[in-house]
Amino acid sequence: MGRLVLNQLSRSFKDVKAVDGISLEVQDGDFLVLLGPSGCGKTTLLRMIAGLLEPTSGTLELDGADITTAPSRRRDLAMVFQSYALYPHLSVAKNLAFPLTIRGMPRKDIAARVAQVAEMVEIGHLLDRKPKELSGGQRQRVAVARALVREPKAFLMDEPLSNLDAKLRTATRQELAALHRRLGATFIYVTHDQVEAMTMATRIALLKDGRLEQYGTPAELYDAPASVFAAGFMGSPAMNLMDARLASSNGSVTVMAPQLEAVLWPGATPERDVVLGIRPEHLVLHAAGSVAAAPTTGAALRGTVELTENLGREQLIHCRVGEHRLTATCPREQRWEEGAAVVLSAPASRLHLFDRESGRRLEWLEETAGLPLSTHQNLPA
Ligand SMILES: Nc1ncnc2c1ncn2[C@@H]1O[C@H](COP(=O)(O)OP(=O)(O)OP(=O)(O)O)[C@@H](O)[C@H]1O
Repeated sequence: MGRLVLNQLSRSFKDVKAVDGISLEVQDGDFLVLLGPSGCGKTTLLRMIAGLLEPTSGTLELDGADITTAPSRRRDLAMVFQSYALYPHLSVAKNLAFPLTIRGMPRKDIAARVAQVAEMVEIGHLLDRKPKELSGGQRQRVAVARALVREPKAFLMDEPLSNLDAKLRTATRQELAALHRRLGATFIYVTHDQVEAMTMATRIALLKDGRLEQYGTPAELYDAPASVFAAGFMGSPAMNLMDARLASSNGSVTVMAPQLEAVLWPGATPERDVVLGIRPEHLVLHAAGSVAAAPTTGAALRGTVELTENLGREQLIHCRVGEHRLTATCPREQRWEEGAAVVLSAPASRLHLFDRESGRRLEWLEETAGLPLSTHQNLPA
């Protein structure tokens, strides 16, 4: 079991609120990624969970027991350090045996446990090797195995892939995700890399300035970002964001900005300032003049091609639209000359709207089309 409940957990350092009232539940078997930019409080939060740092306020529960002030060694949580934390002069088998030896476990029990764990993590064939004779991914597995021998309720990891090169990172990421599935254990993993979060997490806690910006599955964060910050943080190339105004026009709810017209649905709405978001993969390029300037539904943006970038599999087309620069992804077969006048279109269902003042997502349901848009409720105040 490894069900963890954080309740209004906070930690300050003098006047810096490193973690500010975070509440969330981690279910047994979840792969939780704590994600956010540098300084947002990820490591501070992980260290409080590990028992290496005391919270200023709030509580922490593990499988129903309050562990807020429990010392680290009593928490049944294993911190998995980066690969260099393995003892270089000891074989893999001795590295695994070490935590059990210092606990005074009888030798034959140690041997049995090491063999059992080595089989679970598929490193049985590596037991006689020294860490320097292993690949990065294998070292990572040994580090997890060494934590596993103690039968922890959850594994905690702080940027474990940060010192690996790009290729090894990808391979090790896949290994970790597979290992998590095989073990079915709870993983809590810190990273600022949204690709790691998207590919490995079952749940992502996106942090900003010590607060929880959004908590959900990778698909939820990508498909329905709760704020302008979440929209800009998830996805590469990033979501296009531009200031616009929600208004009613000719019996329809529309979004207006210079060089932009977007029709959402028939009806009327109170006017408000919004931020419009469109992911690059949802923009389709047309030669200006080849499509109607005003769409019946969806968005149309008039602009000029500024730069094209060949990514190998596809290309990025950067366009100037009024004062904004928008990016669209498109197949490489399409030829777009720099300076060409274009219309970028996107269906209404692919448009994200955020309240300009609060930065929060505006939600609507198809069946309430025509009613005023309301602010997304899932975001903590
Ligand atoms: N021991 C400390 N003393 C004072 N301030 C601290 C201490 N530890 C962290 N902080 C501050 O708390 C905030 C959160 O730091 P933390 O290390 O948790 O962020 P992070 O999201 O893990 O960043 P990074 O990705 O750069 O590691 C930062 O403003 C940091 O400067």
